Amino acid sequence: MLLNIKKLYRLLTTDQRRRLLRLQVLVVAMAFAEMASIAAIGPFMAVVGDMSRLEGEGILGDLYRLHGAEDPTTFLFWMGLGVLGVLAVAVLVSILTTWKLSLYSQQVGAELSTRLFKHYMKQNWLFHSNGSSSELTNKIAQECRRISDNVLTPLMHMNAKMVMVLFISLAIFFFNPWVALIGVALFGTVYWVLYRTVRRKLTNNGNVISATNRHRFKLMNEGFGGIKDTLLLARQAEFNRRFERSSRQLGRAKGTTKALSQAPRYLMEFVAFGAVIMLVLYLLVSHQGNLGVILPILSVYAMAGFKLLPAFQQIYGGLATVRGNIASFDNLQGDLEASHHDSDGDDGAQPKEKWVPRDAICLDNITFRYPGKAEAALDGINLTIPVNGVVGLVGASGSGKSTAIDLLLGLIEPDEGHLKLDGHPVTRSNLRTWQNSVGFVPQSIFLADASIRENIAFGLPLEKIDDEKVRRATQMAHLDELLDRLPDGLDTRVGERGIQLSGGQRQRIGIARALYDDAEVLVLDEATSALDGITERLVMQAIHDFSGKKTIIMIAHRLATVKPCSCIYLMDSGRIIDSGTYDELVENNKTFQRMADHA
Ligand SMILES: Nc1ncnc2c1ncn2[C@@H]1O[C@H](COP(=O)(O)OP(=O)(O)OP(=O)(O)O)[C@@H](O)[C@H]1O
Repeated sequence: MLLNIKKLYRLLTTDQRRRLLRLQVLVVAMAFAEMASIAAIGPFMAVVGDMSRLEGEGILGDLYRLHGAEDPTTFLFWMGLGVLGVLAVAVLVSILTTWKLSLYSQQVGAELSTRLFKHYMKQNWLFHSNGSSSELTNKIAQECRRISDNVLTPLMHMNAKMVMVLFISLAIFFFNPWVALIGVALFGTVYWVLYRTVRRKLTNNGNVISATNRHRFKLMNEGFGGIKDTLLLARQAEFNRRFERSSRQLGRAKGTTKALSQAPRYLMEFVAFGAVIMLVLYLLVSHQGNLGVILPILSVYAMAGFKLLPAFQQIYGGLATVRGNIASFDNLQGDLEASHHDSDGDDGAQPKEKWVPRDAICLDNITFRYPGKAEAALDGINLTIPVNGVVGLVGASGSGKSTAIDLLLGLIEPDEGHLKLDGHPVTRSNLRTWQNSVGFVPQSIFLADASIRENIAFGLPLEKIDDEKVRRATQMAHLDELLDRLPDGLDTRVGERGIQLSGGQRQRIGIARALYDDAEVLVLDEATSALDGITERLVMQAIHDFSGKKTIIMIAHRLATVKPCSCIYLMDSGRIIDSGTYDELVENNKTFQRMADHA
């Protein structure tokens, strides 16, 4: 656990470390204030127990004479007020320190989740296509909160309480070394034994919490994401059962961890009472029952105990909570370390200019393998797309069409060969400018739970949306008719995943989105495969309207869709096996003929 805490510290930014260091000043101030409040009670109780002390030598007597009070009771009254003043200052310093500590841990937690979010947003398409979005959501939402609430917050408070325990114990040590040693040894040992006993259980609970959280997020994602299938296949009971089981395990693990961190308090109160009784008896015997001597000593110990006991409990509780939740850090450590090395600079610093090809877009002898796969998804393909032409990409399922498109879009990098525009290779440094001229319409359009306007200008806040661009995009995508029928027009909200819209309407919103930035090159990945004949014709009409004005590359299963293309490339097992117009391919290529026969 210590190792993990060290690693967590190393992940803090320089500013976070500096803030932590500054907090230590407050922590020490709090320990001093608490110590002063304990020390202040002693002289006061000494005078209460024996007023004649004011007449004698020593600081109290000097103060009494200096004060010039008429009688000892008035002096005692002022002394009481003074003690209260010291206590009030101690309380204020403690409130301030606790507040700052809580604020710090929550802010660091929030910064860690922002850092993770940015890190995942920065990852390439391969990372996202091979991972699970519910896993990422769980890490950012749940695991980061566990780190801030159940690791950082208890650590910060433990840190403060440990310094306080140390200072108060030292003070008592100078007052009476035996009482200090016995007290610290007694409470320290009992808490340590308790902690050692429950340690393994806490670690297990931590792992159970991580696993069940992950599982619950996955089930929510699958259940709601595939709600249509869930309803039709009547799988609700199955989802409910699995969710319930995970929730029950989560509840039990969280509850046990909380109970294990809090329950010993009552046992410790019992031990503390026992210790106080033993102390009273010891003092009575050693001072022959002289209350005047016993009272101030007892009140100092009582006050110290009053401060120390909750501090011990908080250190133990903190330790137990951290132990029960450090698994969340194990879960995030790799990603947090990677995000630590991310540069913050590229936020919003993307080039705005476009690299519009004038002549042709080429995939030049490209080979690509997905990580961990021996077989090449693209095996030395050559493909030329003339500017303002309409090119189709066809082939059996798994032949590499989507991979070729991802490469064209710059979402993945080739292992060999180049993507070239007018003969110039696209590299990491100029990729953004190429992507600025491309619009992509995927097979299934993701619709955010927002207005049609926001969905067309995807990802932009309302104030940054250019209404003129939206209007032009809706016109080109033949969305006007739909918008005229909707009472709120562009402001109509579409549900999550756009369930209130038909497939064709969704597809046209997707096309409008691709056109919002006036893309010169349009890439469509089976954009019409899910549509009925009439809707498909409408969508295709919208697309073919751009013929001669924009470069269009489309993947299609239905050969009718690619019939008007000036060139069709036929793919098989990651290779381009033929190309030509529809008629040429029907005439010359047997595979294409078979595909046309089955179309
Ligand atoms: N993210 C991925 N990780 C690993 N392998 C992948 C990944 N995506 C695709 N593949 C593999 O690469 C090959 C080509 O897949 P691709 O999706 O490009 O084919 P496709 O022609 O578009 O198929 P379909 O028409 O079914 O969409 C397939 O063997 C597939 O299993």
